[in-house]
Amino acid sequence: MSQASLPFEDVRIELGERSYTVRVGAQLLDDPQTWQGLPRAKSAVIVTNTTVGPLYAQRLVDQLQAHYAAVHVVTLPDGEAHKDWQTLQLIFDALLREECDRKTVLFALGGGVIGDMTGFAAACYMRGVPFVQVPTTLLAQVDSSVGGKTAVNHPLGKNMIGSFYQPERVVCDLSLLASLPQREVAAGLAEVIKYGPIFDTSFLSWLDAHMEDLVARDLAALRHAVVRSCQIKAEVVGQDERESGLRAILNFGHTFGHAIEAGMGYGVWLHGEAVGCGMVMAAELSRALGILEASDVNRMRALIQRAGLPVVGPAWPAQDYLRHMRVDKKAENGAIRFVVLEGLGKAVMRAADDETVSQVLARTCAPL
Ligand SMILES: NC(=O)c1ccc[n+]([C@@H]2O[C@H](COP(=O)([O-])OP(=O)(O)OC[C@H]3O[C@@H](n4cnc5c(N)ncnc54)[C@H](O)[C@@H]3O)[C@@H](O)[C@H]2O)c1
Ligand SMILES: O=C(O)C(=O)C[C@@H](O)[C@H](O)[C@H](O)COP(=O)(O)O
Ligand SMILES: [Zn+2]
Repeated sequence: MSQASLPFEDVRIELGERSYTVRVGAQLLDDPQTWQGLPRAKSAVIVTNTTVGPLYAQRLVDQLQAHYAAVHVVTLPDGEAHKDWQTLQLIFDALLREECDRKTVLFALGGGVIGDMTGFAAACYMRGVPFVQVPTTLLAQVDSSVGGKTAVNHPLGKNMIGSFYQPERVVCDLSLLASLPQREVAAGLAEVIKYGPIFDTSFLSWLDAHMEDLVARDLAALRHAVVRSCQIKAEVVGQDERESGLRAILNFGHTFGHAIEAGMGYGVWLHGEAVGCGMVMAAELSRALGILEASDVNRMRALIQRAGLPVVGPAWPAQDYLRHMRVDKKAENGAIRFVVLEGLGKAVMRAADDETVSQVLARTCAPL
């Protein structure tokens, strides 16, 4: 399908007065219609990084100049290793230097790292200014730009300092994914795959049938994957915005995955790679707990592999994994709580003893 003939679709995130729309389509960035009805203000600030800025920032500036008297661009260093306090401070430095007020609108132009940090800066600056998500990675379009989790990392744990803060709108321009390295496409597919086993077995079957189309970035397939992912996330977040219960299912694969990211050093494994491998581990744990069939674990492992993701974890002693996982945000009274599968399509929370987890790690990690 040509880009011009691909109509956009809107997904609504229903959160009362914090509701907003996710628009998914091709060639949205240069379309003035995309930017109608933005919050009014004297100035806008685009937060981006050294990779995405040179590719797309001027095109966004050109659109926003029709709406704001001043449009500034803040360019951060690229990479998960920079998702920290020091880099966050660069955003505040620029906002104050440009005399931004509490109506100034921030635009996050980049992947999940830029989105999470811009959202957190927006939540904090003058105790809250509006922000818009313009996600430029597949991962950010299907997951991180939606739902209002914002954060920076701590050396001892992923996303440990942050807030819940919803954007004004999300603009997912599929055309921007053309410049994404293939490794980043695979990373995004990890979060797409996640929605099948936790929520929607029909979507899982669709992914089984269309994985090669997604890897090849077929636009119609990508649009369906982004729209369905955002619909599922909208359904979950709409019921449990601040993760008091249901929302934890979106963390499937993340307890193991975050341990890999922090343990390897942020950026060595991409977030999506760690989640892909973490989902294999969580599926194996589900089997060890007697609530998932071996054939379902194998089906998931095969799909994750077809996306181009790793399915074997780093060769660490189980104690190293357990140490990282004890600081997981879902832990309660020192006990790690895992998202596991009670059959495909239904995710539940379960504690597991260290011995069972160690056996699962022995089966799913490279030999020591
Ligand atoms: N808030 C949430 O709900 C949520 C959900 C999932 C992930 N996350 C977070 O998102 C982060 C991962 O996001 P990510 O995978 O987008 O990584 P990322 O933001 O680091 O982007 C990946 C790489 O692609 C580059 N890039 C981005 N867009 C590009 C484009 N169009 N063309 C070429 N290069 C491009 C970036 O500069 C970067 O080098 C992690 O920090 C993770 O914790 C948050
Ligand atoms: O939106 C959510 O809720 C998620 O858990 C989505 C995850 O993909 C994402 O990586 C999130 O940032 C992890 O959240 P955390 O609370 O474990 O840091
Ligand atoms: Zn994630």
